[in-house]
Amino acid sequence: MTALTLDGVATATQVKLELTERVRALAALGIVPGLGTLLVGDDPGSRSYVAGKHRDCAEVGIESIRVDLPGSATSADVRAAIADLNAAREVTGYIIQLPLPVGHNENAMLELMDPAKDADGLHPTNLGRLVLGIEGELSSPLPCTPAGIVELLRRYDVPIAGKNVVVIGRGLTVGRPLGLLFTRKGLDATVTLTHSRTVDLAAEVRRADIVVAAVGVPHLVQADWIKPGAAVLDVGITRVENPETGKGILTGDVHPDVASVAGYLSPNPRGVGPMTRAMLLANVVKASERLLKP
Ligand SMILES: Nc1nc2c(c(=O)[nH]1)N[C@@H](CN(C=O)c1ccc(C(=O)N[C@@H](CCC(=O)O)C(=O)O)cc1)CN2
Repeated sequence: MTALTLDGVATATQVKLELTERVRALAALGIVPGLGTLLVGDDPGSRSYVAGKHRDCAEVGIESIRVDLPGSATSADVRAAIADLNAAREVTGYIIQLPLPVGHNENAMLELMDPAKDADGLHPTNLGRLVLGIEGELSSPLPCTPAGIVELLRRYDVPIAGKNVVVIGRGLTVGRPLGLLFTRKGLDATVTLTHSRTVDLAAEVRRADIVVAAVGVPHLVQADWIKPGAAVLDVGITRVENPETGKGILTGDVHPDVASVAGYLSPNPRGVGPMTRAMLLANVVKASERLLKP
């Protein structure tokens, strides 16, 4: 058996087509969504993710506004940039690219954002609304990677309700909010959120119908950990140097042999990453559509 590929590129392309229509409908009403990005420092990965976000916006017709601060920026500089983004009329939603360079308090910065402009769903108010289970088509934004994972599973008709989900990793952008999302009414999964102090990770994963690996440990998840037919989502990504060529290869958290046991497998790259990007656009569009609600 070979797992069915959960193709993030094809699915994200479809989502972006649907969003393009919604952006056109907003434009006809005189509403132009605008995504702001705040990047601090010159980490090459973060630079490339931010550049991708601006390309995605152009593709669906969303305006985008870029604020880049040097690595030498002080926390006062970052706070001032956040205040400007909160005030900017053309910015209908924005993100702070994470991680911030060492020395900045990420939680404190996220808390300074206007929650109505939080395009990442990471402001405490929006995470709190996720905890409270406040729902509805135009409800507050969901963190992009968790939303992308659920959307990918939905579009491939992978059953979620009543299933055992094991999430590996409890980080702010993926594991922690994903556990909350999967246990929401309507999704109704049973979630085990594992982390570095989990005693027997392999045993936890063996019970899972859906496995999400988001730790950045190359090939951590082995084929003999996987229940036959399970859905496996590979989120963590690490650049590993090929000793022969000296070139970096992007390597996921899931061993390639898992494909021979799983029922569904998201590749990495080209799986969850493109869905993360598409969900950011969806959050921006939804925020503008919310303005039309009485
Ligand atoms: N403010 C945020 N910061 C970060 C988030 C986030 O959702 N909000 N998530 C990640 C980075 N990220 C978006 O910001 C992101 C990561 C990966 C991809 C992606 O499409 N990856 C490609 C491969 C990319 C490559 O070639 O290096 C793939 O999976 O195919 C998109 C977005 C941390 N920070």
